[in-house]
Amino acid sequence: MNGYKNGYPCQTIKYEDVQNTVKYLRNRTTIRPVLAIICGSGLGGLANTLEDQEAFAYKDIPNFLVSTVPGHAGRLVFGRLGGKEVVCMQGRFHCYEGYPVARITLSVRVMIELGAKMLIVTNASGGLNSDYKVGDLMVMKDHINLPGLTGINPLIGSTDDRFGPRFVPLSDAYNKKYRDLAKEIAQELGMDYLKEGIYVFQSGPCFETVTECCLFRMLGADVTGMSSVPEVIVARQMGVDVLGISLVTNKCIRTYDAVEVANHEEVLETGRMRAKDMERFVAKIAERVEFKG
Ligand SMILES: O=P(O)(O)O[C@@H]1C[C@H](O)[C@@H](CO)O1
Ligand SMILES: Nc1nc2[nH]cnc2c(=O)[nH]1
Repeated sequence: MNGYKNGYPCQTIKYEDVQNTVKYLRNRTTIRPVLAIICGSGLGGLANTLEDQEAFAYKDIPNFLVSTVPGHAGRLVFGRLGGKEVVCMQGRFHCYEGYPVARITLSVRVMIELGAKMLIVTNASGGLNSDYKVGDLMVMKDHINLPGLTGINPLIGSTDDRFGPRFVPLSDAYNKKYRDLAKEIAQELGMDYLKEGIYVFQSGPCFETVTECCLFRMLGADVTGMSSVPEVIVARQMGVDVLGISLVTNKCIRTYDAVEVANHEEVLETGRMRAKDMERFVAKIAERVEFKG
């Protein structure tokens, strides 16, 4: 599944491996999640708010990777949120940790095979749009997949129809109904700092150069980050609707002589600052979303 086959990188995720992980988890939890949530950098506190929690360390889950980034606890937490049964990744995997892109999305396939009908991805990002402030939240309207444009995509490799089609449309990657619901809820909660915009994914782990930031802005991106897009692609392949929420944790530097520089501590600090608002927001979304069938 992961690693190398005959000297060539083998990115393919086996359906049977996903099923084995699903079986392992189903045998150990009574929760049957309809909603999957991925917590971004510094946003893992949300998982601690679930009722009737049952948690598993990633290191104990067959076929899972381990989290290596501060601010990503590395636990899969089952429980109830807003009256719904949910599963929450308290910490995610990133390409820059050295994992093949298909491998970092195995957990998404597992959560969907466990029954999730919707995926909420959250992430920390750098603000490119000069109207955005640190602490703003942004509903993801679309993304630019820079690594995808150069051949890093979780769907590359041999394909298995049981996961869904090989050729996945992404013009509707971020469900309009969910985006509208998020905006409606934000208004009700008085969150006047909610924006809607475009996320550009770059592999990291370096933060951007000044010129890269200028380029991203020219391309139409409002924020930039190092995650989420591979997860969204896999969810869409499997027919699951997605809501993406990005927290602007820092401003991208777009002048050559600036003294300040981006750093992960600031990212985590902004996450802590907005944690409670994010938790309230996502709980309300969980309460109000409706699923067919
Ligand atoms: O997991 P996310 O995308 O929230 O984490 C962001 C991107 C990097 O992992 C890290 C940089 O500080 O935060
Ligand atoms: N690429 C990128 N990812 C981030 N995650 C949090 N802040 C940033 C940033 O400035 N750039």
